[in-house]
Amino acid sequence: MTRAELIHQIKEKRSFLCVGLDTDLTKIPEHLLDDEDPIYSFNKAIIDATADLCVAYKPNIAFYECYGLKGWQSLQKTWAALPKDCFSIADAKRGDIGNTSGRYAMAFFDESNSGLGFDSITIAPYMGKDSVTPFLEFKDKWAIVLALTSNEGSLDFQNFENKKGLQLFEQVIDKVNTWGNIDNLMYVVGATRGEGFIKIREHAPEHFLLVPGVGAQGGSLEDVCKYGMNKDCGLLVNSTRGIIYASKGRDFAERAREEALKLQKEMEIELLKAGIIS
Ligand SMILES: O=c1ccn([C@@H]2O[C@H](COP(=O)(O)O)[C@@H](O)[C@H]2O)c(=O)[nH]1
Repeated sequence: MTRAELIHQIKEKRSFLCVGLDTDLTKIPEHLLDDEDPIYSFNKAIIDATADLCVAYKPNIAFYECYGLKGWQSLQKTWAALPKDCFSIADAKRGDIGNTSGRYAMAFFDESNSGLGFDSITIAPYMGKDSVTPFLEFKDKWAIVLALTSNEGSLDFQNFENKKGLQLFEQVIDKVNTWGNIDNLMYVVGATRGEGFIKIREHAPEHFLLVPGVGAQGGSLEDVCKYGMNKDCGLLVNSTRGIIYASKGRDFAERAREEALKLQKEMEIELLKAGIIS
């Protein structure tokens, strides 16, 4: 998906919601466990219930690869079931020497080889340029690079300052910006980082940001928009557990829709406030 198409979807759906698909067999409704592929049954119901309210879906690959071959099959079926107007994110946090990163890119981007054709993949940038650039060689595909993450441990390294007073996440963005552009690079910034978005926008004013941490992790959507929104919106805000596990009963898909709708309504207000939609 191109940047223009993504912005168009945000305006059409009046939403910049990304629904996370971290599907855990211990958390899904029991009545699904007898299905042939419970993970897929759950995901399909969540997708059908939320497709008009969100612009992106983000399966976290750990929740699939932990089940081996069956998990990869559930992931493939899930990817194939994603609506074509939604941006797809493989939250895989890959990155290795160039030769290996090239294979990771094939695995997640090249449908003819792997059966998976995600629009984007999350990347850990620690190994540097040759670990990231193989993901940038695919047309209309995106590398979403970790910058300032939502978790507690993020500040173990990400705020280390260099002699010029620049924190590590700022240096990462400055460097990674030289390898790609606003049409193929995004950054991950946690919703829990509040005013941290001000610094992020100093280094990446136009890039889209993938923002996890709203919902179960307690991040504030209002703060994310206040400090992180740009003229094109520039945000994909993810919520996973807060949506997909709203109920463990037979009403799980309806309850997921209700939670997604609440976020979509808040997002619509933010888009109106910013003059991005009218
Ligand atoms: O900084 C980061 C980067 C990735 N994640 C991932 O996003 C979702 C969040 O799920 P919630 O249930 O909404 O908390 C999950 O897949 C994480 O691995 C993140 O949380 N923070």
